[in-house]
Amino acid sequence: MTVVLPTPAQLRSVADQCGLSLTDDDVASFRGLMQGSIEAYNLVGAMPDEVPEVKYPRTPGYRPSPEENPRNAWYRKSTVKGAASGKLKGKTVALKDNIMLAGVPMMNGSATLEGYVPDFDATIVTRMLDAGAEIAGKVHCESFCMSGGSHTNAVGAVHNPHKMGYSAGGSSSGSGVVVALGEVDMAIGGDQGGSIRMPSSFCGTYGMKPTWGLVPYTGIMPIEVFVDHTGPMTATVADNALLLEVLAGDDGYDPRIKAPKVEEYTKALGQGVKGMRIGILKEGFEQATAEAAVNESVREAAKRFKDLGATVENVSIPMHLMGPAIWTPIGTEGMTQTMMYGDGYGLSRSDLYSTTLMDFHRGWRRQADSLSETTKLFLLLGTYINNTFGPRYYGKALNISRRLTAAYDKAFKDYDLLLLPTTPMKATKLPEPTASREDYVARALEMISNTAPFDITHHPAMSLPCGMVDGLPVGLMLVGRMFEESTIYRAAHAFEQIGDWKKM
Ligand SMILES: NC(=O)c1ccccc1
Repeated sequence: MTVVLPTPAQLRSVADQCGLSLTDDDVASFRGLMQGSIEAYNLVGAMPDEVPEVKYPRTPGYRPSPEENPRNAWYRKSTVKGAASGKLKGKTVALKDNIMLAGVPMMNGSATLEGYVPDFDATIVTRMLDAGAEIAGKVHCESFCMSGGSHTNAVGAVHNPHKMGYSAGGSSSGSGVVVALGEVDMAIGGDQGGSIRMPSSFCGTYGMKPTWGLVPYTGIMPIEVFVDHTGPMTATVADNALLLEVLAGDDGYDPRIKAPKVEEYTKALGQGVKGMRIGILKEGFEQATAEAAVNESVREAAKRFKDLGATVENVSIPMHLMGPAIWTPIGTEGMTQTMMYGDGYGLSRSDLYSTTLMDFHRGWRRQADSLSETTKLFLLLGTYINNTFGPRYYGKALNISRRLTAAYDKAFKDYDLLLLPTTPMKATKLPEPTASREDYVARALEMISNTAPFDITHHPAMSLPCGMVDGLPVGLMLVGRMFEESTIYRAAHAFEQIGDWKKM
């Protein structure tokens, strides 16, 4: 790849794009003035990149057959053995397929990325391997992570672990399935609008979206830096706390939090909830798509926290219902500018860029018709808004997100945790391939209203299973103060000890 001087015709067309009118002399002169910088580009091009070393051997693995993969949860199985000892010794882990595992293909749910092979490991991959974990492979996620339903991956829907034909939730769909089925001990998910917590709700797993910046996002395909989160999805609270302990903390790349407050989360286990104050968030039960049976199951679970010794009261935060609206410009334009037009990264970040991903992902422009209908919708809207208004709504929404954060923080003066349904409904039927675009999009986005607000306020939030309705799990969400994951684990663990949520 060499950079060459633009031809006079190329320079004219660029000038048009910039609104500049150039004479022939101007064109010749600007071309001459570019020569030195073009040489600089080629010097950079010739230098080796600066990316982390791959520490543990692995093979590209294989794509399991439908018989081995009946729910379409797996993309590639490939075993990577970590250190001989450590906190995760004996634990197997699956990675959401937007996380870079060097040498093993990654497609992030999109046909446009098929064939891409990352060349370095995400920070959290190295951390888990250093802690003795064994990585079992990559699990499917939704098309560029842009869906809360599990029907948007280019190679087919992911099915719910409890009921074939039902949604596993998204966008970390495969992660929820393989944990719920016990095929691995742990999985990693990603969350920009709820994508760790929504599949946890639909699959009946424990999914923690940690405080923004607590876990390095380095080496994970971004959507938008302000909402990018990654975190643990597990079958038990203890495993979740243990995994977060390994994942958390500054890595020297991710600049978002200068000094993340890291704790030994496993110390929260067994502490009980006596004296804890829990606020039942009224508006969390008032979403347009709320299912009465889900609300009831979550309210019943709230009573159990009272039985366990916590103070449990109702609290109203009317602005919670504005959260999805405030999320919309940030999610939409972030996705459009950073992930799509920015070749995955955009500019002005100071973390680690994957140039191999940037090069490969650029190709989406040649195959845009193969994007999922949800990805197309976000891309069309984000492009229209940017063409018409520029990023001013993004900026205003980001400013207003601080008012939303303050509204929750006011409640956190009186309560240690907020409690609400993770998703207003339990898993829905997967749309048929012949479903209308309207149904396809509804099944992808109707469940994000309670989760998305905390992606822009950055509070830690965890989904825990609290009961079953019609053979499908119900998810309860606990939200804590910034960096108070330990408080969430304390409560979640106490609740888990009551007994089998499948019988509640
Ligand atoms: N990645 C996400 O959390 C997400 C979920 C739903 C819609 C858009 C994004």
